[in-house]
Amino acid sequence: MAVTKICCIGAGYVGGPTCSVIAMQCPHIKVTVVDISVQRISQWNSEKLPIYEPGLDDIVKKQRNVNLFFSTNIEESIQEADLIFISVNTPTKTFGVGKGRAADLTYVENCARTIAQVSTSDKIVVEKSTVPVRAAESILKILSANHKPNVKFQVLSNPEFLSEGVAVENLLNADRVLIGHEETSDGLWAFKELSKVYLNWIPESKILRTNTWSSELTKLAANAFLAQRISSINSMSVICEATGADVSEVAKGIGLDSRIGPKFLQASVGFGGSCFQKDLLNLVYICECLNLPQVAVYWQQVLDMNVYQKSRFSNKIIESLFNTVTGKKITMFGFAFKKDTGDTRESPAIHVAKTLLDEGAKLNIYDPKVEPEQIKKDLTHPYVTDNPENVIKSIEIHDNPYRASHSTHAIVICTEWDEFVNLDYEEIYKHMIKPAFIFDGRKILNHETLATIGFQVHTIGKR
Ligand SMILES: NC(=O)C1=CN([C@@H]2O[C@H](COP(=O)(O)OP(=O)(O)OC[C@H]3O[C@@H](n4cnc5c(N)ncnc54)[C@H](O)[C@@H]3O)[C@@H](O)[C@H]2O)C=CC1
Ligand SMILES: O=C(O)[C@H]1O[C@H](OP(=O)(O)OP(=O)(O)OC[C@H]2O[C@@H](n3ccc(=O)[nH]c3=O)[C@H](O)[C@@H]2O)[C@H](O)[C@@H](O)[C@@H]1O
Repeated sequence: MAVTKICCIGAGYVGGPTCSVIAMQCPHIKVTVVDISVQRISQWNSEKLPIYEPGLDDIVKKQRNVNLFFSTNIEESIQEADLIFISVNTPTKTFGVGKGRAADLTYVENCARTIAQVSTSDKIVVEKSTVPVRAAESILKILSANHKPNVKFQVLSNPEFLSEGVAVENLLNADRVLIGHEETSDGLWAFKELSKVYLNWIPESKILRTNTWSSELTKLAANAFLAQRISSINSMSVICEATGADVSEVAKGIGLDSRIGPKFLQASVGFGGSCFQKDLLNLVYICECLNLPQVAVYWQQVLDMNVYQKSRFSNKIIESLFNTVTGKKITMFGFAFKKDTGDTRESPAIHVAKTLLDEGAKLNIYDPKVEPEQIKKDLTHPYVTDNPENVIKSIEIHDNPYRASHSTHAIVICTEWDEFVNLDYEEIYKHMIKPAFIFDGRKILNHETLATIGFQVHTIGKR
């Protein structure tokens, strides 16, 4: 069998870009991305895609309705596919055993049940969602217990390592493609079939074959190591502020050691995004379930440091503004969790906004890609406030950074968008209330120039 039809369940930040790139690189394969969300599928079929990702619009426009399809007809798409990616969300559980820590596998399990119920031919089922170690075993058990006669399944683990904002680039030039399989001849066969898809553009040397459990754990480990680097450099930023050292200089100094390397050493307001926190919580929970408390505590500390960093930054804003922000107008530049995405999941900006709103501040928010409705939704969420009407009265969402900063006391940089670097800060300064403050949570601006203009500048990891 050669794979000619792929179904991807879950048209989100992973399913959409991944399948668009597969469709572009494999013109001989029909790729159908399905979702239970009618709205999301209709957005994928419209001019304005549901997610912003540089380079993605062009690929979708080129492949859509050629060999790339977005559909809500889940059953039909599963039935006709040889290979099925499960790319649904695996959020942190909000109820029951493991609440607040374990991964919620309801959506993955629902996919497995649907696949078992509707499949009338053999399928390779590929776990692309990030899952706890041994999740593939549960998927296989569900498939095996519910399938139609004479239908066989192979389950592979093929975690995704793309970063938002550079997803297309990451997918085209992946550092590695990891595929874990059952250690049987059928497992090896399934691995080869999936490899053949990737070999259309990924060199063979970059395809890494492991057993299923190593593959699942590698995904959690990779995110844990990346998050750990950020928490490590952020912990150094605290020492820098207390001593007069400069964290950028320290990061450069350690990053030049080829054993350490320069990436992921950017001290910041804290890491955000839908995965680092969720995957670390999941890892900590797995360690606890395996009765490995020392290991659990070790990884929990990466998360604790991130909470500390977000709080430190928010508190610094309040302290610097003479210990009160009540009634003061503060501009937030950036609301997304990083540049080049409109995604706000676990964005540190939400933490900063919540702290300032709790203290009675008024916020003018500008982000080039986040939809105003999303900002309102995030800031009126029950985790953020028990008084949503008051929040709506306290925020203004702007589509222009100059208007957003007009007549405000301070600017807080929460996202490292390139456009914030090149704004006319002299012009901005003229129209702000004095003393005018800038809190650079991303260390992207030229602080000396800003100070010369007259700004009171505060940043991370430097006095
Ligand atoms: N966002 C990212 O950059 C990365 C995410 N991941 C992992 O990939 C997985 C997906 O993440 P995202 O794409 O960000 O999630 P997402 O929330 O953007 O998309 C998931 C989609 O699955 C759909 N869905 C849920 N249950 C379904 C079902 N039974 N049938 C059909 N559709 C269903 C949802 O409606 C949603 O549109 C997660 O496990 C995540 O940890 C891995 C690498 C990168
Ligand atoms: O599993 C996932 O979801 C993905 O999680 C991260 O990707 P992503 O969250 O999209 O973005 P990152 O570039 O990792 O940034 C995460 C957060 O860390 C922050 N960050 C990053 C790097 C740095 O040096 N300092 C820093 O504060 C970013 O601003 C952002 O808030 C990983 O980088 C991907 O490999 C992984 O596939």
